[in-house]
Amino acid sequence: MFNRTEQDERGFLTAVILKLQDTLDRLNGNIQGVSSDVKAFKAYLWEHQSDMDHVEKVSVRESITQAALTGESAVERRKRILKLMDTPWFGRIDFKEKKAQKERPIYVGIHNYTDDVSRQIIIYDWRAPVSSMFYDYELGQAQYEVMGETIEGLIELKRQFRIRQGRMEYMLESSLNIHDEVLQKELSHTSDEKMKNIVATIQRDQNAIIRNDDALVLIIQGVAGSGKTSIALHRIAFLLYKHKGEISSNDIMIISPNKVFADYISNVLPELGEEKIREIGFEALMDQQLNGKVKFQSFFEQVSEVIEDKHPDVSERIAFKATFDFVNQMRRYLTHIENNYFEANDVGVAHRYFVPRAFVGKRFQGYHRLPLARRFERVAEDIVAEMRFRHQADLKAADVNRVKADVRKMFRHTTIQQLYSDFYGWMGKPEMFKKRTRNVLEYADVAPMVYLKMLFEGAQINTEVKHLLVDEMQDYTPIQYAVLAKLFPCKKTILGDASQSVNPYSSSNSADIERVFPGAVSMQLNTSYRSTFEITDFAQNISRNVDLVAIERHGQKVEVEAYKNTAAETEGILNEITDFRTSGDNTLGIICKSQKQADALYALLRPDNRDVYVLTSESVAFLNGIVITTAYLAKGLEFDRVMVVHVTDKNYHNEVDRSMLYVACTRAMHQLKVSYVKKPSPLLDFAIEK
Ligand SMILES: Nc1ncnc2c1ncn2[C@@H]1O[C@H](COP(=O)(O)OP(=O)(O)OP(=O)(O)O)[C@@H](O)[C@H]1O
Repeated sequence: MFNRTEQDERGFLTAVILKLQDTLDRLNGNIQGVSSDVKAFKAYLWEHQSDMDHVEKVSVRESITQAALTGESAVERRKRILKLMDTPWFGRIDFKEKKAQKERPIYVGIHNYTDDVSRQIIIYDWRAPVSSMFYDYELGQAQYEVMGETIEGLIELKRQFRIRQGRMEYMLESSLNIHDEVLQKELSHTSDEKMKNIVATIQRDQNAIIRNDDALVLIIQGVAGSGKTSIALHRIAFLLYKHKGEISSNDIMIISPNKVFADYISNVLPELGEEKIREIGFEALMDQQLNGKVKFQSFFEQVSEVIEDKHPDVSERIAFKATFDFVNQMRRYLTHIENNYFEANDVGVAHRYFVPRAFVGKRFQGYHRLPLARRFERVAEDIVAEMRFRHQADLKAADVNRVKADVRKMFRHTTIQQLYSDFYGWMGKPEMFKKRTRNVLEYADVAPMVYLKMLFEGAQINTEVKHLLVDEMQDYTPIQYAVLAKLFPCKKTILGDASQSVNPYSSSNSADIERVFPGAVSMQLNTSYRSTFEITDFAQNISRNVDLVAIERHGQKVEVEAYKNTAAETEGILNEITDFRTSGDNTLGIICKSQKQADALYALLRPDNRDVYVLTSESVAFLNGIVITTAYLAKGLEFDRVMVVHVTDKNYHNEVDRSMLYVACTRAMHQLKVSYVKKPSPLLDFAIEK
């Protein structure tokens, strides 16, 4: 057997690192050479420009471009080699194909590496077809697919390694529980400023999602901490590998809930050797669609309002616009507009050329496949053609414009805003549309208005984006999905958790989303990896998800602390901060219900604690240390330790609060404390002895 013992493996590691070093030296030489070539070409061009003819110049310029490209690809390869020198591989399987005489060892790492001399593959990229067996099988029968063919065989050996800076920290031989052991070690680490890659411990159900290349729309419903975001990013890395040359990271876009989250996840793809992908928030997207001309409330402001629970009519309006039926209503409204709001009239120019209303009406009907707004132009063109053809009319540009204006006037409403407000009158529910002062739209009206605009004028389809990722899918409504479907006709990965909605009046689950994307494939992730068993169990008591499986990683019991007054609770928070500073943990999240509370706590603590900071809707980065935040902004993030503060009966009592509390508690990886002053929230009843 190849490299039977741990000592053999260590020897092999050293040998491969030397090979990698050779490759690196060679690449450095090449890069240096290319850079000198480019300089020399440029100098030559500069000096001889006046004596050179056009053909010669083109030829030298081409040489420069070619050399630069060679240089770029060498620099790219150098980056990969450097990564491999740190961690060449993390797994090995020995696979004996059915037909083969002998097993072959397959070392799985972050990139492929082929021996420069023998041309033999030494390391297989984790995304290579053969590597999928490392994630899918233990010892025994196994198979993988390559180019539509199934290769069957036996896995005779399986090992996992932790190698850092070229040194092997440990090696584990496969037994049935091996995966768990390595996974446990990975999960018990302290958190990082940025999300990490998880290539070494991807689980089987996660692997199936990563490698699913067939679904046009893939919906991932996953419980809190099940790795949805990580898996979606690994899936992108997989697709970039599989479709190299057809799709690049520039073609991929993620709709992310906020800038902090975007920053938090921004390292995963570069860690996997891919470029960052483009990111945009839903609001910015809507603003583009409305050409920056319509003011609207942000999602953050909407959530804050719902949390404060001051205007019950607001939640009613939000809920009304969050159903699938609402999308259908709007489509019906468009048919109504089409049938009733266009009143064909006779058109005449210079009292001489007339086209009767019957002609106009017929042409209008004839273009029923076009969006309404585009029909006006076409009908006007037909009228002009009719006048020229039938009456040999000599029409000037001004006449043509008059005809266009006349046709436009046959349509009753002039602006999308008018049509949108009329929609509510048509439904017999004018109270469902209310503007804020200074003409600001409620957030719940933005996507419907954009959707109406798209139906009316036609959508500006984005053909540049070849794959769209939507994270926190539960926070988008059917009409928002209908907008996304029109804007991005590309493949999509949509992920989230119906239990983690920050606005239950407008949340969607995978079934709702499937209705917007018929034919979508839904996959589930039910194991929660982030938190200790104790934390997950606590959170389950707040909001139970029967599908959830908690990972067996144990930690401290969750503490629920009662305080007599606010000063005492603040004292408790300060003690926790002091303890955290010497604990070796990297992140402590202090989670409040509202931004107001978070700001107030920050104002109280910050003067004497310069290492405390607060997240706001304007924050753009996630930093290690002590962070005061809200459940809404902490969504998608994680902390080594979490304190959920002010969990009183006043603060947390309804279903919205339940969701918030659940999100807050599930941010904790290793330690969770919950505190309140005087009367606890009834949502904590299960944890408080009476
Ligand atoms: N297979 C795995 N191996 C190691 N760590 C994992 C694995 N799957 C998930 N994790 C870890 O679990 C944590 C949660 O992952 P992630 O944030 O992707 O989950 P999520 O489902 O998007 O969470 P949430 O919805 O609660 O925000 C991360 O620390 C991630 O590294």
